Amino acid sequence: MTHFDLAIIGTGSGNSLVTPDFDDKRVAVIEEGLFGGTCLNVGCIPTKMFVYAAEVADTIRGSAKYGVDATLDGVRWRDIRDRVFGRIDPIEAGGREYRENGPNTTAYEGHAEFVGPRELRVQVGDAVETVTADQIVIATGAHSVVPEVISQSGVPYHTSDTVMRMDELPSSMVILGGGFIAAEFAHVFGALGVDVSIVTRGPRMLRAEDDEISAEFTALAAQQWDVHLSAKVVGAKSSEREVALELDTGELVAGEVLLVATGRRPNTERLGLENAGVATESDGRVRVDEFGRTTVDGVWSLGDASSAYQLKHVANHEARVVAHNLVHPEDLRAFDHRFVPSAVFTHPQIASVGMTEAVARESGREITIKVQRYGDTAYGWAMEDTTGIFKVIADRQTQQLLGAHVMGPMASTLIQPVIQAMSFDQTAPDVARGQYWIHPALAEVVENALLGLEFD
Ligand SMILES: Cc1cc2nc3c(=O)[nH]c(=O)nc-3n(C[C@H](O)[C@H](O)[C@H](O)COP(=O)(O)OP(=O)(O)OC[C@H]3O[C@@H](n4cnc5c(N)ncnc54)[C@H](O)[C@@H]3O)c2cc1C
Ligand SMILES: NC(=O)c1ccc[n+]([C@@H]2O[C@H](COP(=O)([O-])OP(=O)(O)OC[C@H]3O[C@@H](n4cnc5c(N)ncnc54)[C@H](O)[C@@H]3O)[C@@H](O)[C@H]2O)c1
Repeated sequence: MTHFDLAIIGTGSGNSLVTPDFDDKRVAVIEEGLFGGTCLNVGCIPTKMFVYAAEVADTIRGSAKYGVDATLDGVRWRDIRDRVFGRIDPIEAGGREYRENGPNTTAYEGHAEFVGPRELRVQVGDAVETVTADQIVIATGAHSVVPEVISQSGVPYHTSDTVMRMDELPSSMVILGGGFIAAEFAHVFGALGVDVSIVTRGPRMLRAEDDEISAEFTALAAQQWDVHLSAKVVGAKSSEREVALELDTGELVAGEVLLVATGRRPNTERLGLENAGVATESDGRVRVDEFGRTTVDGVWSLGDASSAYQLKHVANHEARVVAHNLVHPEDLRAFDHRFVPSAVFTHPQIASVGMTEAVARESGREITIKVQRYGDTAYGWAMEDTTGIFKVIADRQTQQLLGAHVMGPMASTLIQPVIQAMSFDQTAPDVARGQYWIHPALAEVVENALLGLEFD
């Protein structure tokens, strides 16, 4: 048995908890998979590197409308893939090495489970190590959920963990799901020349977005990919050449490969939480208070394991808060989940923050809404954009911004002034007229959206 000041389970955002405050203390870092976690290895970073390549391909295909003729000669999948992982894999290896040989860290490369409130059993190869610690942080992330109709059918399938490492680009792909991961990979593989079919159970794609964005995006998705909405998969079968999903309508949707993107569940099932008395929510998340404390003294949790938001910027924020709280028990900081933004790096790009129109209406406030089309601004003309929209919602009386929902080029960047205004409590007219907006930059879309709001 080895005792530590701090034991961290999971090296995604958990890895950043080893702050200088622990320089003269002993820290156990436990990881059963890749060092750096989901975002670095199989999440945000590789996906966005693929998205960038996809956008280059799309730009070439769409160049003729500007009078620039170009043809896409081909895509070299292995080179695209190896550019991505040639950068990422050495970072993973460096992170692992740093924790193995760090001055104050001991790396345990195996699966951790609680056997008592602050006691862990770690399976490292054939050996079992016992780790005790004054404080333990559960930063175990989440994993892909695969519906039984697929897992029990015996058909081969990918999840986001494996699909980016394929050796060959398939000619066609069926994606099960209509959320973040489905929309991003449909964009990547579609732009690289794969025939993409989407099968999702909801009546629209990206249903968590504002209704208007979700509806407009779904319409554009149907122009790019073969989209099956409100679909119930009742079976799956495969041959040497393809995988086919059987829908309850009798329809078969087939592709050379199947990608399952039907949500992610917190990694709390094989953690022995019951042995420690750590409570969970009904959806499997570790229950935490606003300071990141679980129901057991000295045990903390953050990120996808416990958060309502499965987003890296949230996991990082929660890690910063917990890092402070671990060493300042008398001065605890709280998570700030007031205005959590998100973006879907699909085509067109989507970004959102704050209340949707439906939620704002339900809140009983008197609201004002402006939907600014990119195409009605100078930069939108330059881009020949016909579909981009920037929707802002504000309180008619207080002039406070309540939300923004964007679909179009650079949505994830354009939305930032609204996130900033909401975070610092600036009113819409102040943001619109209290600063210069560079002319004729794309940011004029935001300026015009704010100016279009009507106040009493
Ligand atoms: C394809 C994809 C794309 C994404 N894109 C974005 C994006 O663009 N922007 C964004 O904000 N978010 C994105 N996300 C979400 C983001 O990756 C996660 O929210 C974030 O990585 C969560 O960080 P975490 O530290 O909570 O968990 P993780 O990074 O998942 O780290 C948890 C670690 O714990 C380890 N572990 C789990 N259980 C145990 C155990 N019992 N013992 C030992 N080790 C254990 C795991 O191996 C893992 O390495 C994406 C996710 C996916 C899947
Ligand atoms: N850009 C980003 O920030 C980013 C990118 C990827 C993932 N993520 C995070 O990862 C999370 C998980 O992503 P995701 O796309 O797997 O989940 P999701 O919750 O976004 O979408 C799941 C989709 O699968 C559908 N679905 C679920 N079960 C189904 C079934 N049996 N048959 C057909 N369809 C089914 C749902 O209707 C939904 O459309 C996201 O919610 C997000 O928080 C973030």
